[in-house]
Amino acid sequence: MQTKENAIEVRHLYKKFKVVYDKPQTLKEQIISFHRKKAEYRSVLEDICINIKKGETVALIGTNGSGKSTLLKLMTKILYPNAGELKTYGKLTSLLELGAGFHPDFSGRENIYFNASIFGLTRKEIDARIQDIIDFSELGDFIDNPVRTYSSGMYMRLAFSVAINVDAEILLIDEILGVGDQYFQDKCFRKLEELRDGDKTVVIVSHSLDTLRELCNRAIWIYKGKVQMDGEPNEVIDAYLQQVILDHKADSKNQVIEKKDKYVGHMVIDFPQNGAVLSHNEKLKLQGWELSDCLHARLEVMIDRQEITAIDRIERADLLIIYENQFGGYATNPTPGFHAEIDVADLVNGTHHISVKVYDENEQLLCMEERKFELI
Ligand SMILES: Nc1ncnc2c1ncn2[C@@H]1O[C@H](COP(=O)(O)OP(=O)(O)OP(=O)(O)O)[C@@H](O)[C@H]1O
Repeated sequence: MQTKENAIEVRHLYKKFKVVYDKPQTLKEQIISFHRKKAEYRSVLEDICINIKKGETVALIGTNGSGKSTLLKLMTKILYPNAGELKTYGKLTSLLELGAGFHPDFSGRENIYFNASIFGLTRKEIDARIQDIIDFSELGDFIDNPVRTYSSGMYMRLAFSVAINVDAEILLIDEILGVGDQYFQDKCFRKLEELRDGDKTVVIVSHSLDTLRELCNRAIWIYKGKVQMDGEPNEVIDAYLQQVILDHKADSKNQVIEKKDKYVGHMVIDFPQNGAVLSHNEKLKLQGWELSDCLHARLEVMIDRQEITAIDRIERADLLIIYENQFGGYATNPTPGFHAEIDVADLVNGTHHISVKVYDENEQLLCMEERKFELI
């Protein structure tokens, strides 16, 4: 049922794409492909339900391949859903693929007429505003050159200028905020702010999250084909970023489990300091930590040639936070710290060596540190 203020209504929308395999080259591949079941489909959007009200400026966010552009294309009717309904109310224009809709051999000026007339503007109406469009695009004399000679930035400037001048009530924009030079980006941003503050409905797909925080009054996060969150942009973007970190960790971990053969590690002995002096009736306190991207790393502590096995492992939440970027999901060891109180009563007076080494699961040395101490 149409609600009067809705500009876009998406009801139980499903979209899937056929998975295309390379053509079989060899007889073996032909036989395998012959036996393959019917065409396979990949589901991109599942049961999407969204109402976008007139006048809203909405960000669509999500990781690469999450279906944001697909949803915009469905709104534009470049694509059609496999199930569900999508309705738009009002004149709609979209900036999707750069320069789509431009004829490469026509000049910029001819393309303005061509494009604007598609949006229902009469020749007279276009005449009245063509100078505004050209001025906004800043193409100057280039406006009379064929658009095939334009750079991608010039294409974008022309496309944006046309799109904001065809009296559309709904503007769909895909990743335009990152194209073109900074000056033009700022200009687009200010224009979009104007549109937001007017009564236009704008839907923007972008990875420029800070811009979206400033520009939009609503954000919708698409995750694994579904609407994961819909609401105030800062809240939605923060939750999205949190999930990106978690997913990155899980990916990294899988990579380690699956096929990693070269590891990196880091290890620090906090104390004793080099040259520490102690007597026979004292215990030698050893403390430090090690982190690596190897799931089954082994710590080895030696005093001279004697291995010390009574080592306590301790939690170091601070390290997992500090080294998150470096080790991401690899640093799965919840107890990267180590601690021991070592009896030195049986050692002779003089200089002794402590060495701490970390080995990966292939017994390759990942990192090591050494200390000397004096026993008196
Ligand atoms: N015409 C198509 N045929 C087959 N698969 C497609 C088609 N269009 C998109 N896809 C697939 O659908 C998924 C979603 O693509 P889409 O471009 O909508 O993602 P996106 O969220 O916009 O990603 P990005 O942030 O990288 O632009 C991707 O896996 C993509 O490969």
